[in-house]
Amino acid sequence: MHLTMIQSDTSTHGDLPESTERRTVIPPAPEGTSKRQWKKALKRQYHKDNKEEYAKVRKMKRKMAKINRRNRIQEYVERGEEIPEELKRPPKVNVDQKMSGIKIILDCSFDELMNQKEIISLSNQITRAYSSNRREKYAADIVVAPFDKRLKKRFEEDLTNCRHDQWNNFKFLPDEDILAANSLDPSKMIYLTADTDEKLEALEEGMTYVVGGIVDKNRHKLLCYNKAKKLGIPARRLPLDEYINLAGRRVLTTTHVVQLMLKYFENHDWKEAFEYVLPPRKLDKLQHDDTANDEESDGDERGAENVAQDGESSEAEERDRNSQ
Ligand SMILES: C[S@@+](CC[C@H](N)C(=O)[O-])C[C@H]1O[C@@H](n2cnc3c(N)ncnc32)[C@H](O)[C@@H]1O
Repeated sequence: MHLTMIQSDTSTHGDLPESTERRTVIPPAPEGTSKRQWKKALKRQYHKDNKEEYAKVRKMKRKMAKINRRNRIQEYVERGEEIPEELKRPPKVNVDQKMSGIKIILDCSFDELMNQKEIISLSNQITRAYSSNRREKYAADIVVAPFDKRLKKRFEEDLTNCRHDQWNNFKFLPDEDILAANSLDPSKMIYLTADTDEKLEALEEGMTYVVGGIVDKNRHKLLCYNKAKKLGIPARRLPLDEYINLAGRRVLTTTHVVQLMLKYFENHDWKEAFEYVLPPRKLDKLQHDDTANDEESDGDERGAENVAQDGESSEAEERDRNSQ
């Protein structure tokens, strides 16, 4: 697939530096491919072809953000004022971290129910879950399974910097659906879902909690509930309404659910965990906008590429943290 590029006369096109700004002449779509599909395929190809340029821009942005942050901190120091919380950064690795004693399975068997953008969003969420699992006071053994199809391709082709195969306390299991393989004891498992009235009272050591690894803007209602039922695994919802006033839907993102579980172990306190993890717009008592949906905040298509194992924390991570 080849794209013809024409130098653009504008200088405000996207994120690429001026030297690479181009206007695209779209070649005709092959027979049997809709214009929309063809445009999407070309866009993907364009991103692939310009991967290095994008990486340079991201690196530059991170560098600028770092300089800005340092300058702002310096201003506070010079004025002898307290540095605000949002400028402080928690250490990337928590040396005092303890294991929570729970296992979390991210059930990623829903590849065909997501579009490419949602697969990208899911991969970003997984990298954020990994960051939290390194940083928080308590960590869990996390398994991503089945790790195959487009999710695997995304990590192996686009997110090579992440070195996901070397992540601590994080396993990517190929091919098989470990839940369906019956290799686990269902009496020691709970499938988390917003689609049940039965609430989860507490998290317990020795248990395995399954979280749906899917970004679907809740198109597929009851998906995980039905899967749990089929597998004979008890389904439970998080006790959100029992502890907080929530604006919008009760369906949280996969990352937020993982983060909540990790935070819970600090004081076995759901309220504290919800208030720490959920973004303020979800907690706003006055805002009852039914369109407020966590998933919409996960559209950053490039965030995960910045989660290099020992590199700077990504902008997406920073944004995520700052919005919490
Ligand atoms: C974006 S949701 C997926 C929604 C999907 N339609 C489903 O059927 O679950 C991602 C996952 O986070 C977990 N989750 C989200 N909100 C939850 C809640 N309120 N209580 C328990 N688990 C929740 C579930 O495991 C869910 O599958």
